[in-house]
Amino acid sequence: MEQYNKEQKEAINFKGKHLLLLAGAGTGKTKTIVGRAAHLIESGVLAEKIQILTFTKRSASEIVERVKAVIPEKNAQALNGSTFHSWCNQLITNFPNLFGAANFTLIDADDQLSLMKMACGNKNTGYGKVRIKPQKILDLFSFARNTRINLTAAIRMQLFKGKVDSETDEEIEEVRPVLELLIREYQKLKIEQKYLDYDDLLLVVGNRLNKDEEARKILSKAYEHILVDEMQDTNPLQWFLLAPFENIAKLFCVGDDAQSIYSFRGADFKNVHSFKERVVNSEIKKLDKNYRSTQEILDLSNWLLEKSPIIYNKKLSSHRGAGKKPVILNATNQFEEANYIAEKILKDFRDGGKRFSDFLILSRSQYYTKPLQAVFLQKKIPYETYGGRKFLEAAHIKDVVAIFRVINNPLDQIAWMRYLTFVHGIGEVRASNYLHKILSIDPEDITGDFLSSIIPGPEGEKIKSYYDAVSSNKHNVKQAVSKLYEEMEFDLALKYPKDWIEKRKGDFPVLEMLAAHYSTLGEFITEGILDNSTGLGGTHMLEGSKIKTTEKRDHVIISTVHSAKGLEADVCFVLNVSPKTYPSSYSLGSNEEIEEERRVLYVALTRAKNELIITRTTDSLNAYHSDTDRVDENMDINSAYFLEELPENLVVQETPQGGYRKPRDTEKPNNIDLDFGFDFS
Ligand SMILES: Nc1ncnc2c1ncn2[C@@H]1O[C@H](COP(=O)(O)OP(=O)(O)OP(=O)(O)O)[C@@H](O)[C@H]1O
Repeated sequence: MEQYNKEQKEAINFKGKHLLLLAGAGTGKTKTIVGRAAHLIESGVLAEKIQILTFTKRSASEIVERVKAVIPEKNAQALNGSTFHSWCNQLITNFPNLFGAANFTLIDADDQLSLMKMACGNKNTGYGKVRIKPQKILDLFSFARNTRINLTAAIRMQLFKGKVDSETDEEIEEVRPVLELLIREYQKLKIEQKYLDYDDLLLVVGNRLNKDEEARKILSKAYEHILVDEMQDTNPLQWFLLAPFENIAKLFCVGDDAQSIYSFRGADFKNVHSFKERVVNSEIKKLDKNYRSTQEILDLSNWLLEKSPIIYNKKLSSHRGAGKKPVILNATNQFEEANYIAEKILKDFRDGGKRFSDFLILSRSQYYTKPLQAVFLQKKIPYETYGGRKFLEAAHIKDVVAIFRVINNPLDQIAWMRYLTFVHGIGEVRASNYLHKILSIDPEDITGDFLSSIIPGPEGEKIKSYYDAVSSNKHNVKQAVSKLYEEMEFDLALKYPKDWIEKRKGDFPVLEMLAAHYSTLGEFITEGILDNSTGLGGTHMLEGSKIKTTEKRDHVIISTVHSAKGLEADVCFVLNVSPKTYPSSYSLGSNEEIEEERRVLYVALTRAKNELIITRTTDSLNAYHSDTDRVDENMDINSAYFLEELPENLVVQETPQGGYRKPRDTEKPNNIDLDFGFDFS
């Protein structure tokens, strides 16, 4: 039976229209969302009319599973939890006429880049005049769409660091028309080939709902309650999407301004502060007791936030009371750090009655954790990784998915090129010639036979066999994957000789498992692309509400801080809290960036329930302290290291060998006592 305190109960039973629950880390925001959904269903709201929106599919499915655990299965069966993107994708699929995007293919970041490169290669756009990397143009476009600012403002912020002066104005006026042409060209290519990028998903739905009364009417029948987690990280585009729901449903949002860590995607934590002004008929409630961590962990977290020039008004106090002081581990290098962590985990597992899942390891980047993963493999500590590259973005998976894509959308030129050039012997030029022929006929007439008729020899036979494997199993996606894999296996092994057996081959049973949950090719391609990830170290982890793992393995989680939102664990290691990492040396451009970095660290620290171990390398500390360049006219920014002024009493310092203190020595040096060590007689 779930326990709720008075404030949580008030939120759960909220009778008004819209609510924002603004509360600190570990105060039970997520728990309250679970309680709210369960309460609504118990009071007669149909589960399918409740939409839960979260930042990762993992947390969406966790919330849904928790609701199902307290409500009779049949009543909660249709409860839907998803990310904003995945929700929009479902809406587009479920209402093909309303949104007019049936048969569109969702493209990922790599494909977007290919398309933007094509746009830049087009002579009419005058790309040569600007010399801005295609990826940068995409980032700028996406930033502008997510923050809903105009092109001039986006150029100013992204390319000129927000500078306002006449020289900058002139330069902006020079690049703006070229960027406009390039973005228009990119958009045109997308429309011609029936592609949607990630931002389009939200825009297609948001535009329709904001402009079209009938669309709002239709969706008002489909939804009564929208429950949003991590509201502090929603950006203006997501607000734009939610705005029409103010009138057709009730919004129940939870958030913590001190945990906002997505400004690079256009989120602005100050948004939650204006909730009441923006959302008519809304109220704000607060929760202030932390149920997760012991007071010592909160003291350190509170201290970090108090050092910020931003006033968060958030001093967390622990419902659970006192516990152990956080530890700072000063290691000489990464392997020492990794071995210390592995040994502690093994010891606690052996002697302390802990499970592997009681440990959470947090890092700024997945890359930094490679030595740790190596040590875990060697010592046979099971682990999963969260964050990093997505499953369907791996090259070998994309090779296979390309064939699904062309069958789902024959205008998908990026996928055609990947498919054709996959076959040994077909280069880009030959592939473009074939593509030209393919696109010149009615898409309905494209078949395996047609392909082998235009592509001579064994290459054509291969292309046909791949095509037929999928097209003859269109209605059984799992079977299509296994048949196609049978056909492609040999060539895949040839293409990736280095790590085929050890790494890539093992992904195909997972792909089949994933495919089994989708009834159409289109759904498989888009849903799968949105948010699935794989575990390193030979184990696989698929995030996603569609995947049900019957067997829950006991493993340590190694996560990036950004993917650790909402997670908690008995023992947390926060890696490499060293100078130049917190804040990251890439983020020293402005105080806003530094403050976002502070919140990243704050999120990491507040994941721990009982033990918090912060690691750092002594080399980086020494370098920091001997670096006199740091003290320059921009003192404020360059001298930032979050733990620089950490009060001694908040933590215990350790080295991997034991205590941090120097070994005890005599007060005064003795005279050296040297003798020959043998007898001269
Ligand atoms: N009333 C309560 N009684 C007992 N435990 C509670 C209560 N409320 C919350 N908890 C526990 O506190 C922990 C934190 O809760 P939850 O994850 O919901 O917080 P949160 O506010 O979403 O945290 P964060 O924003 O830091 O991710 C969980 O282990 C939860 O079970």
